[in-house]
Formats: sequence, C-alpha cells, structure tokens
Amino acid sequence: MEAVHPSSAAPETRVFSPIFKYPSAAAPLLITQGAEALLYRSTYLLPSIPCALKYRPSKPYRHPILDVRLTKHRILSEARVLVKCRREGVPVPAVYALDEAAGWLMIEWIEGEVVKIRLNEWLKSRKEGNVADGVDAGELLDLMTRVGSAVGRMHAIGVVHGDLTTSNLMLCPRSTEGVDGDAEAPKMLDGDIVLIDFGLASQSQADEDRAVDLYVLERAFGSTHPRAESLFGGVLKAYEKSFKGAGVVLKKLEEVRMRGRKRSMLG
Ligand SMILES: Nc1ncnc2c1ncn2[C@@H]1O[C@H](COP(=O)(O)OP(=O)(O)OP(=O)(O)O)[C@@H](O)[C@H]1O
Repeated sequence: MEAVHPSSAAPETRVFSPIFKYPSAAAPLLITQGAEALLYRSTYLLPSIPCALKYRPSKPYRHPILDVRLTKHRILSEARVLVKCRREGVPVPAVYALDEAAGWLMIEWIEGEVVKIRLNEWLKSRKEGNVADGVDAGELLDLMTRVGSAVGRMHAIGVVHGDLTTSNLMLCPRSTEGVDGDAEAPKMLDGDIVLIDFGLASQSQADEDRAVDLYVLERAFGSTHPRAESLFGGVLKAYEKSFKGAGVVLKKLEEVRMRGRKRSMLG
C-alpha cells in the first residue's frame, strides 16, 4: 500500500503535530477512508509500536466555526469514552495521543481483522447448511459468546457504542507465545474481541440506548450474514450473564424490535 501523508490526502491544509516528524514515526499509511474520518497506520514514539491515526478533515460544506467545534467535540468524546473503557477493562484500543484542534486521535493498532470480514471468509469456506449444527456452529457460537460478553462489559460501565456493527468489532489473534509447534492451528474465528470506532458513542445507562445498540448489532449480523443470524441468541445469552441489569435490556430489545418491524412495514 502506498504511504500517504495526511495533509496530501485531504483537500485542506490542517497542520499536523510535530509528533509525525519525530524520526521514529513511520509515514502514515492510509488504510481506509470513511464518510467522516480517514484511518492511517503509523507508529507511536518507537518504530516497533504501531498505531492507528484517525483524522477528521474539515468539511467544506459545514460552517467553519461549527466544523471546528464539531470535530473537536467528536475527537474529545471518542477519546474520553476509550479512556473510560480501557480503565474499566473493556477491550478497546488504548489512547496514545490526540490534538483535537488539528482533528486527529492516535490509538493503539489492533492486529487482526474486523468480524464482518472474518465471518464472511469463514462462512464462504463452509458449505451451505453446515452452520446451524455440529462443530461449525460451535465455533460460531463461541464467537457470539465473546461478542456478547464484550458488549455487556461496555454497557455495564455505562457506555453505549452508537454504531455497533460487525465492522466495528475486531478479532485480534491471541498471542501464541509459549505454545509449542505441535499445538493446534488457530481457527478462523479464534481471537479476542476488541471494540472500535467510538465516534458516535456516549455515556448512558438507559436501557433504551443499550437495547438499540443490541438491535443494531442484531440487524448487522442478520443483513450481512443471514446464516449467522439464527445464532445471535448466543450473543444475548452471554450478554445476559455479563451484568445485573442485562435482563431488563433484553426485554427492552423486544420493544425495539417491534418498533423496527412496524417501521419497515410502513416503509
Ligand atoms: N485501532 C485500530 N487498529 C487497527 N485497525 C483499525 C483500528 N481502528 C480502526 N481500524 C480499521 O479502520 C477502519 C475504519 O475505522 P473506524 O471505524 O474507526 O473509522 P470510521 O468508521 O471512518 O469513523 P467514524 O464512524 O467515527 O466517522 C475499521 O473498520 C478497521 O478496519
């Protein structure tokens, strides 16, 4: 992949922090460009410490004062939520540095792949119909359980994600250090769940907000992986065990589903 300096990738002239000119910093490499942010891979302080650099360029269609205010707010709010999650043991990337006025946030680089891609690869590698039972279902159910407890841990500390899709869950391979050569090869769905993209996250204890997070995730599983939808119950089962108020949230989820169905019937 070609290395692109952030300032050359966006049609505007924000000044980047000197941290990018530090001799050990690798030139930021553009990984993805979303609607709101550009995601680069770089290094933090030492060449051996990879990091993700999330840059929110200014939007020419927004009023300049409002644009700066909004960008600052998003960066600070994402960083605050990440720090809170990290402090309370919710699996998210660590925050390394930020400059809200310049529009960037630098966080820990998470090795691995997003669940959406990994799950699609896995489903493709299996024949139609195999997923609902047997060993295959076991592997998928195991993944669902890990997803359910990670989401439950996040909700338990009073954070709602706001955009909980399978693209915002990463599967990070577990370290194989200390495992001898004869050990079983890691399975495609193995790994630790790490939650990413807290750009729309907020601090909330409301059952409604939590239920909407679950509903969005359920829809994401259903729309991208119809064969995985039937196993979504595995997510909810693990979620239910993850904190005291989870049962109430699951009740609320039923209401949210009903509303969703009504809305799609009305078009
Ligand atoms: N910490 C990270 N480590 C490795 N890859 C990451 C990391 N954060 C994001 N990515 C990759 O970059 C992609 C986009 O990141 P992210 O979802 O945070 O940005 P976005 O959707 O453009 O932002 P937003 O929705 O806040 O505007 C992810 O799908 C993932 O592939």
